[in-house]
Amino acid sequence: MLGRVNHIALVVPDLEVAAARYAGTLNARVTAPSSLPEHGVRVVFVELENTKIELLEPVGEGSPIQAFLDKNPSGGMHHICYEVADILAARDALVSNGARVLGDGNPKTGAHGKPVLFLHPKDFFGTLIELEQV
Ligand SMILES: CC[C@H](C(=O)O)C(=O)SCCNC(=O)CCNC(=O)[C@H](O)C(C)(C)COP(=O)(O)OP(=O)(O)OC[C@H]1O[C@@H](n2cnc3c(N)ncnc32)[C@H](O)[C@@H]1OP(=O)(O)O
Ligand SMILES: [Co+2]
Repeated sequence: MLGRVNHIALVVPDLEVAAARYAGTLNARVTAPSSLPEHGVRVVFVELENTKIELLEPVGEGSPIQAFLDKNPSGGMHHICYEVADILAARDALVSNGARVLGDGNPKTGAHGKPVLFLHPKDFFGTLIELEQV
């Protein structure tokens, strides 16, 4: 079911500060910020040889990452995104194995314009998992 790690996401208190730190101190390649209001986040991607780091800042009321930032005001690791070839087949297999798919269970369009789903962290040892169909 699982393909490559598409990205590892970090929630940060200030996206511009975090992007500048990665671009400056770590001399990394960082994309320009983009807003995803339907997901309640602003995001940049740090592009690495073998995967990406997604830096996330909450946007608007009811952002799904606001509670995480409230609990972790300096920021922290938020989720890992695995690639799958067929997100609906993956979802159905996961649900039939008792895993909880977050939201209404239907894929949404993620930051890369691809269908994504999230799995409850309590079902995967305290780690929030995102699946992205590639
Ligand atoms: C899709 C665009 C972009 C992309 O890559 O394309 C993104 O990745 S956007 C990322 C932001 N969107 C999401 O994270 C959507 C899925 N997340 C959620 O639905 C919520 O964050 C949820 C349900 C995981 C947690 O919501 P909330 O924190 O409001 O609920 P609780 O405070 O009640 O938390 C319940 C329980 O889960 C623990 N928790 C919360 N977040 C995480 C996390 N990131 N990793 C691990 N555990 C997490 C929280 O501590 C609670 O545990 P408890 O022991 O009950 O205190
Ligand atoms: Co993500």
